[in-house]
Amino acid sequence: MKKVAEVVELYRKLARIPQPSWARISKSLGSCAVVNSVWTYRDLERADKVQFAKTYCANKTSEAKYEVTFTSRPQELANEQWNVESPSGNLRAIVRKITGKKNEEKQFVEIWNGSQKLQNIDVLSLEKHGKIYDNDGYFGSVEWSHSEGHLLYVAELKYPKAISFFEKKHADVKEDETKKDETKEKGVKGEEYVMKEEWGEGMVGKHHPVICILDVDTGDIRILDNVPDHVSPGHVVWAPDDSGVVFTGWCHEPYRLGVIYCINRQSAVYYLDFQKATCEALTDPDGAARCPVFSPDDSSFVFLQSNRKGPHNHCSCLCKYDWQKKESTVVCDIVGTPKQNGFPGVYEVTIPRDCWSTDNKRIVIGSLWRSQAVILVINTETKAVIRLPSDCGGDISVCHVWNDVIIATCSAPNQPHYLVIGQLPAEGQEFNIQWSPLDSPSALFGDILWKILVHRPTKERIHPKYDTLDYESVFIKPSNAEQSSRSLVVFPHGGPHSVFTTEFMLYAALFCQSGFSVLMVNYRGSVGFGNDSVFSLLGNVGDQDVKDVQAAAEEVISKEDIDPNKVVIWGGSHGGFLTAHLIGQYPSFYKAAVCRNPVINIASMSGSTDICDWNFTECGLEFEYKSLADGNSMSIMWSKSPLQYVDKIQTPVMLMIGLDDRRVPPKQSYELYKALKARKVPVRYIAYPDNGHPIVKVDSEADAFINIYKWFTDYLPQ
Ligand SMILES: CSCC[C@H](NC(C)=O)C(=O)N[C@@H](C)C(=O)N[C@@H](CO)C(=O)O
Repeated sequence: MKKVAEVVELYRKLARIPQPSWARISKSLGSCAVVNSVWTYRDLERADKVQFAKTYCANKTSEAKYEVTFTSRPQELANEQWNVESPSGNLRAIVRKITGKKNEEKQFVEIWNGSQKLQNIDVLSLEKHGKIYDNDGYFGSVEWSHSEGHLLYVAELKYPKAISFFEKKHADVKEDETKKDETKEKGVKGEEYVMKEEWGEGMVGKHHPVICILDVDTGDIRILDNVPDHVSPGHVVWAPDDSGVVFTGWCHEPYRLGVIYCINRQSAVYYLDFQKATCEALTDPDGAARCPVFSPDDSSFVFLQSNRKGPHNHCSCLCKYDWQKKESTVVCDIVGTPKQNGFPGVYEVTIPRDCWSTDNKRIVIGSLWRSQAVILVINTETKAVIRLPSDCGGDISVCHVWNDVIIATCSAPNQPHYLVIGQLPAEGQEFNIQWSPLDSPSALFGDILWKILVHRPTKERIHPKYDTLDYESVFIKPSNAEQSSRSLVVFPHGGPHSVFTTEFMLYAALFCQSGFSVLMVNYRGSVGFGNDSVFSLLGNVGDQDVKDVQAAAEEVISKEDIDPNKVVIWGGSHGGFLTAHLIGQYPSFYKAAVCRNPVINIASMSGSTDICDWNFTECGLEFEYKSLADGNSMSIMWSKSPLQYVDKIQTPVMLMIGLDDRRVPPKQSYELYKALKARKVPVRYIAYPDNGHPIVKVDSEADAFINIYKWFTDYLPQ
């Protein structure tokens, strides 16, 4: 087993490995494909995620292969929130976040041509709107008009100035007048402390987004005011001929439920017509449609449609809306249980802005195929679905598609991320795509082996309704026995409707290089295996998922070179819920446990999480906005919660929380902490400031890993 000091140095080394966060083909046509990319790495010394830009020129050497003829040196990026190229490639819009002289946050909208800055607008000083939203995958949008004369973006609504009832300066403003427009300019009395609901975890400061349009020549900004009052707009794009805007509108009445990781929120695709000054829903206003992306010829757009209510994540329907006919068709329907390793359906929160082929027929999108992130080419006319091959056998995710050229990110559990370029083959030949790496990827970790394990529930664990379901794990281990400590980290994911894929993950690689094998379990209920798997878990959390993880762990211990006395477990969120269950239901099996932002008591959480619907749905209960966690509901929620087993727990537990977590309140962990302290079970509670649900602040994430490693090795037999 490596000493802690050695693992600290290993962490320092692996944390520097950069990951591409963005890559797009420049639309400035030329002899070669110019690819702009932004990479992010963890800078431990600066305790910050640092971004740098890299540009590649790639020449086609054959029908399908590319040769990189130029790579720029990494150029550190500062404060860019958005960087969007215009349709012609001649202009670029940048939204830059700057700290002002009085330490206030300023945002500049910059318009650049190929050689200079044409506009530099200090937008917040204009007091037209609040902060411009970042690229949060839901509301944030920055889009050039087809004419390149306007830029649309999403920002927070500008509220009237709140004034105190006791402020003398505006004593003349009467309470009943404060609602009138002319008075609003002066301010509104008594509003200083009124709560503004936000969109939950990861959406701090995001209460009521508005659509803004900048005239890039004059610098004038107008706010579109005919978006329905009950709707928060996002995924905003220009309508054909710049006749208006099309967007996803999330319903925020009667109150907001957290939206991140949740595709079951009431939402529809809307069209705001400038000429008619109307805003109409193009999809069912009571549904869960999102993310319109127009074809190059603007004849139609694709969008995703999910189940409103129900599980927070699941298989989505891919649909197409014909702009002329004003009608939608289903391109890829929801898949219940795929045929033997067949197409499991579409699993994606958003569709990339540029995803269409030049023939206006096919789209190239990311999705999940059991335990792997994949790229699908979907023909929106024939409905044919082709899975593209990965370049390294692990994950592949689409970054950008333009002019039938695809930029993608590849990685595997032993291969850090790298970019590839490929030419989309003709219809029906897509599987023959050839990928060309854009740069030499960080070295393959030859000392890490990985494989996907398939698990079949034993007879007594077969689901009564979904009786054909299997599930998987991603298993990684040190390649040579000398390096292996024969110890195993069991690692269930959160959600529960999420998934571990075969991508490169820092913590997993670190555990493996420190001598552990790691078992990442995609228990029934994970996404990527068909909707029946997701629905099989509803009402069975704390039982089916727990038994699936335990069975996978016992199977691996029996088949691999693992010492059964050297098994530890850790997980976050629902993964922390499972960790707490497993040490309670199998009290002598795990030598140490770590729970990160864990759900410990579903009943007590129902009143404080930003997604109270989750507590009802996962426990098999119906949820309506007016639902109350009454005695009966609380009793059912308690019966699924790990805290009920606390008297059985012997395993030392370390709890890690993000103090700003809005998803799983930190008090969840404190309930378990007190219960274990009172029962003299070794317990340690670590609280990270300035972290939300995912503990990803660079210094916190680093501290967390070393603490986890130390916690495990302190309790493992040497
Ligand atoms: C009421 S919180 C329920 C658990 C939570 N579910 C959702 C829909 O947020 C959950 O498990 N979330 C995971 C997606 C999650 O946050 N997992 C990560 C954090 O990034 C982790 O800590 O493993």
